[in-house]
Amino acid sequence: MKPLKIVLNDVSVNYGNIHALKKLNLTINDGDYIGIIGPNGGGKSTMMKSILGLIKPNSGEISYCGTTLRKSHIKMGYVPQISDINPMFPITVEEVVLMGRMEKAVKAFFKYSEEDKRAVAEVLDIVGLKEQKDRQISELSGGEFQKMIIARALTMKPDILLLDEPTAMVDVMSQRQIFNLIKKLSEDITIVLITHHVQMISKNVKKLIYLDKNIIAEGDPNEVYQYAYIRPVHKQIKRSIHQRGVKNV
Ligand SMILES: Nc1ncnc2c1ncn2[C@@H]1O[C@H](COP(=O)(O)OP(=O)(O)OP(=O)(O)O)[C@@H](O)[C@H]1O
Repeated sequence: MKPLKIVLNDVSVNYGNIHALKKLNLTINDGDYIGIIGPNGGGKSTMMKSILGLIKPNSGEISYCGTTLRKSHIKMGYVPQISDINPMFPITVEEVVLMGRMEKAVKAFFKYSEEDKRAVAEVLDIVGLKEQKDRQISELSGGEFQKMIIARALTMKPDILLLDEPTAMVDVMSQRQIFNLIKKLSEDITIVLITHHVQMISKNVKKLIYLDKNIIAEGDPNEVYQYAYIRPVHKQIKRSIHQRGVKNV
């Protein structure tokens, strides 16, 4: 397979009269580790779902190694914002992660192979849940649950991993662990990560993008962070001081 390259060309997505993405242009290259930040409703999840082929853009196109997603054979792992797994299901960690090995069309009498089980053991080891494989998922902490969902996305050895706010529901300690895990994974897999925890990832990612329907700022994580969050606050402070009549700020 050619080196991974996903190109979004003038991609627009509307939901009725809501414009979620407006003529978005973005290239994801092999080995990238891109952080996506931006305001609520800025189109981050929509962009990710468009890349995954779950949403069809109203206009523009997305190419995968110069062709369509299907023809490119790119394997994409996805960690959705809201998990599709009910934490109260009577099911073990291993069984959830095995689902990542399931073929799209499950045949009658489908059985996981020994190779599937080996692959699951490998990813559980990577995410630090090896010892927890037989536990019921209802017993897991929020952080462990998220690591399990990441493990599920890794079982089919994806070329690219797309994570939509994987730390939204977990405590600060688990957030750190998960971001460290993602950083480690980024040594071998192309990663696109949506998060609101900008400070935690700005040292990890190779590139940061501030998205608000379109790319507002893109590039060096520190500079994008300053541009998106520090500068507007300074401007706001300056404006309010100016309005109060204080000079020389
Ligand atoms: N299925 C849908 N139907 C209608 N409107 C939608 C749908 N999905 C998203 N939207 C709208 O599209 C816009 C972009 O939403 P999206 O979820 O992509 O933003 P986001 O940047 O991921 O937001 P957040 O940071 O809050 O998760 C929002 O105004 C949202 O309300």
